[in-house]
Amino acid sequence: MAPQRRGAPRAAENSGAAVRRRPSSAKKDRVLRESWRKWLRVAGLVAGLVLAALLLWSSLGTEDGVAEVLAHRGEVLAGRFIEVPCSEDYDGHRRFEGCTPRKCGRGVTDVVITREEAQRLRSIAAKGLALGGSDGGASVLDLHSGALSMGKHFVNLYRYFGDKIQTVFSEEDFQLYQDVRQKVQLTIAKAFGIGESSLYLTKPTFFSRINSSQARTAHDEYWHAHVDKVTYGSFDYTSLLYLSDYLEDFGGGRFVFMEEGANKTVEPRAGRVSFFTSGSENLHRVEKVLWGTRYAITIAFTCNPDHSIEDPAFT
Ligand SMILES: O=C(O)CCC(=O)C(=O)O
Ligand SMILES: [Fe+2]
Repeated sequence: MAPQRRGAPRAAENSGAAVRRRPSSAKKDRVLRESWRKWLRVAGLVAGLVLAALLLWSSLGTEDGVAEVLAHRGEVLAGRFIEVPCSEDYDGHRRFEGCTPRKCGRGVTDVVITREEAQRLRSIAAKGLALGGSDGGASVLDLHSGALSMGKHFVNLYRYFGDKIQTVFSEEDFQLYQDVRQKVQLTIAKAFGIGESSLYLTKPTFFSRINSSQARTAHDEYWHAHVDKVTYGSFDYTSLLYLSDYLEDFGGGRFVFMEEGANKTVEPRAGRVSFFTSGSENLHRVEKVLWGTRYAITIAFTCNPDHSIEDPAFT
């Protein structure tokens, strides 16, 4: 109660003083208000800039949620393996015990294929693709079936070029291709704890060459997210052998494992083998290549002997 009694007269005094000082006080108030407005404008501008930067950062960093690099281009990985729960995609297919994935995941290794082997394989891809090539950005060369991109279509290079093919490729080329396939197969078998001989090479297994040319047909649109088991059916284990270096030979073109809020990228590096179970536990995409040329081989394995293919032969 006491404080209230003391407070009342002071309020009256204050209001009298306020009336007497009104002109200069109003001016001060105006100055104060204007400076507040100025600060509010600056604060609004800063908040807007921060928001825009955050939006830009999130859209750049997460074109599709890129969060983590599983394999940097500069590192030499002796072997990195990450297990992920298997999807149900394998249930819709005939099961082969001891081969059909029960343990799923993805691995990367830089010590199975040498950079020299990768360099030689890249020359094989380059000379084969020099016989044709897509009008768009993505060309393939499949030494098993003979499929070669040409313009907006494909030709069978063994039929189209006949015996001339033996002047393009050598016996050593085919031998190297087979040796590399074998080493990759052994790597996959070990990583997933399955017998090497229960795995079979399957189709399509092919070289790819990607540049930044505009796509002309759906075959040039390599960047769509997909599941290999759904796209190719017979695949149980997919491997990719990279034949050129990210940011040295090309920009963009990283491989992305897509996961809710936690995408993982593999930066291609010549000689790097990336392998994974082919079901939707490993949904993935390739970023668009922005400059340069990216070479790789997709080497696919199945557990179903009915879907197996032979190594290409020099005949
Ligand atoms: O070249 C790559 O990195 C991936 C290719 C791919 O996803 C495929 O061939 O199915
Ligand atoms: Fe794929």
